[in-house]
Amino acid sequence: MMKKIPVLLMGCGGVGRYLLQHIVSCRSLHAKMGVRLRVVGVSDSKSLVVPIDVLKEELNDEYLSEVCRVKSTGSPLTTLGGLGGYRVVNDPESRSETKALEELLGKSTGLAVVDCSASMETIELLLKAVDLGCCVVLANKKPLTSTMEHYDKLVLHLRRIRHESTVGAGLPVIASLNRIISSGDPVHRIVGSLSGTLGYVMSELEDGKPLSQVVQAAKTLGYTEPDPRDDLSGMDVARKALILARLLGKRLIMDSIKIESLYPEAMGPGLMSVEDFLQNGIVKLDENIEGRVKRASSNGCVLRYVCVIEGSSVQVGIREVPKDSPLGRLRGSDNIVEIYSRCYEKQPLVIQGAGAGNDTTAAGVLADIIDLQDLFP
Ligand SMILES: NC(=O)C1=CN([C@@H]2O[C@H](COP(=O)(O)OP(=O)(O)OC[C@H]3O[C@@H](n4cnc5c(N)ncnc54)[C@H](OP(=O)(O)O)[C@@H]3O)[C@@H](O)[C@H]2O)C=CC1
Ligand SMILES: N[C@@H](CC=O)C(=O)O
Repeated sequence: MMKKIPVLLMGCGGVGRYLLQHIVSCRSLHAKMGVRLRVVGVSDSKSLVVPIDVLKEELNDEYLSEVCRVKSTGSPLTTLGGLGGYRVVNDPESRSETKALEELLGKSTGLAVVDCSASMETIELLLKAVDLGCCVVLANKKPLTSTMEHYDKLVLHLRRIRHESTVGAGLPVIASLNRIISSGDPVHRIVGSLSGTLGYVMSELEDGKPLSQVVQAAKTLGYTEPDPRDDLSGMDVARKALILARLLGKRLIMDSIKIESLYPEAMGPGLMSVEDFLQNGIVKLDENIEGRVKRASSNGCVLRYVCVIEGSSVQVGIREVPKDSPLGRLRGSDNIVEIYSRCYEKQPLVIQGAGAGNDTTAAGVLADIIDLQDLFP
């Protein structure tokens, strides 16, 4: 008997598209595992595509490939039009349509609502999904770093939420931490380099390249957030740190985190467009960071954007670390997380590897969905 997991995907950018491609290319593997993923809806910022009869139909693989093709050209989902058997629902109706889909499937077949957007606007739909008994899988960190009230509601049914890709992309950071927590081993310190973008940027700066050039390259490689200032401000790392801290039971909010930004407030999102920042703003930062890299080098050190969680303190910012240290040896988009607990007191548990990229992130999301299979008929 084949288990069927209906999937509603919110967000069809770099990560979302890779996820759809992985779902299609893993069909035979999943069949051997006795599970089938039925994609019953895909949304972007403006619309939702769904089969006319979601209980019986799904978006077939040919259509999913077409969705990926259209979105990779930068076009909205509306361009697809309503091909035979499918409907495109535009804003604002797409939100009520999403809720109706959650209601219908949440109570019958079950539904995995997968958030691969980078938006705050999905929170309402996710909370509704949780209320209706749906499962939730997140690559998007924003819902988990909203208010404590939102956080508590999202994680109310721990078995029904998965968010491995929110920290370290496909790396098993959340899973490892959950295992330590559930064994009663108290975690007292987490130190890490949690940004693929900033890891890549820092190691490329060491090779003498200018900041403006390497940030653009990180964006092209799919490491950055849609607005790279989300990475350069330290906000993306702060979100990951907050997710880890909350997992440890710390009732913290974003304002409690000390965050160092790589750009001045005058270049912030409210005052400059992304395009203007990348074309004209960031070059003004090249000289200063080059000086910092050289000073660190003269001390036998390199710069790393480091996150430290200890007690009730969470800090993220640039640190000079010895070249010949685990953090100093980190290259490219790799992340490293060191977890210190009673069992891992002197020798921390270390998780290291590719910490960003659409492919590896989508793989983490797919593994999360498959991990929920026991909850589906
Ligand atoms: N790339 C990486 O290495 C990693 C990414 N992540 C997380 O994955 C998420 C996606 O990243 P990425 O794919 O690079 O981002 P993209 O900007 O490429 O894609 C975001 C997608 O979300 C859509 N979207 C925006 N608002 C909404 C909404 N309200 N409802 C539904 N869809 C919406 C966008 O629509 P439209 O196309 O219309 O703009 C777009 O399709 C982010 O939250 C990121 O932090 C996590 C770990 C690693
Ligand atoms: N922009 C993020 C993507 C993963 O969370 C990063 O650079 O680490």
